[in-house]
Amino acid sequence: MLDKLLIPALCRGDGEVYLRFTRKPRPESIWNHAAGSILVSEAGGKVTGAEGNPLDFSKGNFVMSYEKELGAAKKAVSLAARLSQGVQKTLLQSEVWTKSDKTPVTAADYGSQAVVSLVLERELKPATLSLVAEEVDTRDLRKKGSEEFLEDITKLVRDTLASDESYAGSSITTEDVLNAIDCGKSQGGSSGCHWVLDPIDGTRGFVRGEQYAVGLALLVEGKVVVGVMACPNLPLSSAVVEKDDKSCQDNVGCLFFAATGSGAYVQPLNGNSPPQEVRVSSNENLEEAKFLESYHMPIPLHSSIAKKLGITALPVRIDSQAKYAAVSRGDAEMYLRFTLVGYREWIWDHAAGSIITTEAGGVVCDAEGIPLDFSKGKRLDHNRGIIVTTKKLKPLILKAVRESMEEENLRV
Ligand SMILES: Nc1ncnc2c1ncn2[C@@H]1O[C@H](COP(=O)(O)O)[C@@H](OP(=O)(O)O)[C@H]1O
Ligand SMILES: [Mg+2]
Ligand SMILES: [Mg+2]
Ligand SMILES: [Mg+2]
Repeated sequence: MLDKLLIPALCRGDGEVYLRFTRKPRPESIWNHAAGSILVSEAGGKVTGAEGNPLDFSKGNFVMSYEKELGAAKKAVSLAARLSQGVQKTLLQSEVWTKSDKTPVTAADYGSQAVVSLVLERELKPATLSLVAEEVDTRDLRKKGSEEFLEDITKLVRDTLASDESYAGSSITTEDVLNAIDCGKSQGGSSGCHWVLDPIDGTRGFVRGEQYAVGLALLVEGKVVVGVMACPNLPLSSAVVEKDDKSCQDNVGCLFFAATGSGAYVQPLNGNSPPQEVRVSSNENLEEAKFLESYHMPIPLHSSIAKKLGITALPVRIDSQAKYAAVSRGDAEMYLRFTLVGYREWIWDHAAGSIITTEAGGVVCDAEGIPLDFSKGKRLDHNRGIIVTTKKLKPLILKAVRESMEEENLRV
């Protein structure tokens, strides 16, 4: 009620400023702002979000969907991507460490996590940062013999932050870096706000010099509301390009982002080109459809599903959540992810990708057609399989999945 009185008061010149920052990040309903904002602007005033952009009333029920958080996330992810690009160019096999779960990790994984943690903390002050991130274990970095590696990571973080005007001159010690990485120990869950980070997703691809992503998402009350993903090696044209197409391979580096109810966008990672909205493919002809899967493990079930659907092309194998980005841009119609029985997925492997795809008009669900549930902690709680596709193709794909699983005696 107070708002409705305050806005006319402002347009009459009774006051000079009306600030509205909510305690928790949440989108604003258009009906709370539509009438007031035209009154103020027609009276010569200005109504903007925290970033100075005018309010956008064209996106359904909400305006200003997490503008401040989206701005901070884009800055954090872009800087982390800058760090990773430098490391990938000079990475030696001897610099790839193996974690206790036998998966690889590099200075870029730790450095990227430290950068995102530090940038979010600074940009979103005084809010307390809750971060659920992949690289939680700094014990190896604190061990005797790791001093040089830790010093390398600290230098990477320091140089990366110094490359941004707003952080030039800030001093970063090895302890700051360790603390920033340790900050990613939150457990997530169904209440409050949690950032979800995969500092380098697709480390295997990163090490091979191929595709990888930096994925960051915001969970509010168990739902993903913001997602930002940098894909430094992804062509600006399409993820599905011939290996010998030089012009596409040279023009790479994408930053995808989405906020709930506001659509999904892509812009070049380098330079100042404006974002462009992305939409999933409208192709319904499965014979011409393209489908994506992980690089590292051929899954026979994927081929039988594709065959049943009449997809003639071979699967395109790409590391990381870049597969979600590719579906969101219409580069491919389907991404299938049936892992080994018993493997439970981490939320950071899917959070950013899933909101980018759904905001682009796509669907992300399990083999039963149920949307993914990010509210159960660090692991996804879902039935077997993840299907990423368009709304039109979803029923056909679910039918093919069901039949293929029955034929192979697999249980959902
Ligand atoms: N055996 C396995 N089955 C399924 N996913 C696995 C896996 N081993 C690792 N992963 C996860 O799969 C992610 C990579 O996905 P993709 O295969 O699509 O590139 C890895 O992310 P990181 O590279 O961030 O560790 C890791 O979390
Ligand atoms: Mg990993
Ligand atoms: Mg990952
Ligand atoms: Mg990772």
